Amino acid sequence: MNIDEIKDKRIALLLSGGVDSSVVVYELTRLGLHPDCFYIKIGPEEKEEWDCSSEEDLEMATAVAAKYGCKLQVVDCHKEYWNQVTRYTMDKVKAGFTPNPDVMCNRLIKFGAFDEKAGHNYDLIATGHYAQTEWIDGRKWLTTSPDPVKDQTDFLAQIQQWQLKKAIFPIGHYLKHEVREIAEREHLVSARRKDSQGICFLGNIDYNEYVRRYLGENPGEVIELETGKKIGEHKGLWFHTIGQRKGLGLGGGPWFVIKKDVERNVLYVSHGYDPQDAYKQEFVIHGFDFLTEGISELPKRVTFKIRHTPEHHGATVVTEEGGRYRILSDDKIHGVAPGQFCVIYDAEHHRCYGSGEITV
Ligand SMILES: Nc1ncnc2c1ncn2[C@@H]1O[C@H](COP(=O)(O)OP(=O)(O)OP(=O)(O)O)[C@@H](O)[C@H]1O
Repeated sequence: MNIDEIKDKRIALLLSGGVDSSVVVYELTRLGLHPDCFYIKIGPEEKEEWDCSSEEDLEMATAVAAKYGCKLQVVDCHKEYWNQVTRYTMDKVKAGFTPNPDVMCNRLIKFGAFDEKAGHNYDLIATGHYAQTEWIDGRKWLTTSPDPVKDQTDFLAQIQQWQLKKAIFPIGHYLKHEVREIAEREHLVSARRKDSQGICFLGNIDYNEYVRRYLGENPGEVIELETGKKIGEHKGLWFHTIGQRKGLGLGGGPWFVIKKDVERNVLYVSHGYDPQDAYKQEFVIHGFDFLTEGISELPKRVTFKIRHTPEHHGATVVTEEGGRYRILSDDKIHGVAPGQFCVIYDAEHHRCYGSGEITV
């Protein structure tokens, strides 16, 4: 982000009450800018009351906006969240895939529903994500944070080109501890707040709880892949991911989830050692969305991620028909599952090209 890019622009700032977006308020106002702040409200479930952690978030957001003389408005995206993010997640889950609600939340809510409700009145939308944008040869790119553990470019990799054009990440060049130091130095009320965990907007609900609330349970057999023997029951295929090693509740482990048969509702596991089947060195992705306008090809050598981990894997890309790409990874990857996003970066894992969904 450079100052020429943002001065004289109308800026909407997404303020969650957490430390990162609070420091965004400080960063923008110290540059003499006056963003309007917005708190996005999403309740835990249709009928439930506004929960107390969100109340505290809103109080913090209000205090931080007031400290810097910025307006704060609350935008209700409750319906959109449940209709779009939850529907997407549950549809994928039912089909046996492993979707990522946090990824879709950026596209559908923070830069989506919010834009329709309020963001369209602004030139730019600022958030406290750990990611950067850079202009390279006249095009705006999403680039990684210098903090590999906090980097959130993978969560942003599904946003659309117009959304990237509107996005700015004013703390994206800092390391997490630097952001905390600024917050403490500036006496921000949110300085010592814990990092948010769990699913975006739903706070402490974990993924299994989220799925259980929506889809309930659907018990079926657990079968040992090699012998075809039934060795137990599962409560629903959606509680399991390919490559999973823990939390299977079967005796005599370790067990590894190898595959799911959605039609027969069977979970296949393998026993005792990490089987070669749990690893893949080659897979295909489809539906690749390029983040940067005017870019429609991947380079031959790339790095990629299929999970929110600090490490990137090196790979060679083979372009196939129908907008598909074959990813030939340099090393074997554990737990490659259909429906996951594969996020592609340049060989230096600096520029993010975008993401596609793993086909097989
Ligand atoms: N309820 C919300 N209202 C407005 N903006 C939000 C809200 N939740 C998240 N955001 C925006 O999305 C960014 C990334 O959200 P994430 O859930 O990853 O939080 P985070 O990295 O812990 O950031 P923070 O410390 O600001 O909460 C936040 O920095 C903020 O700009």
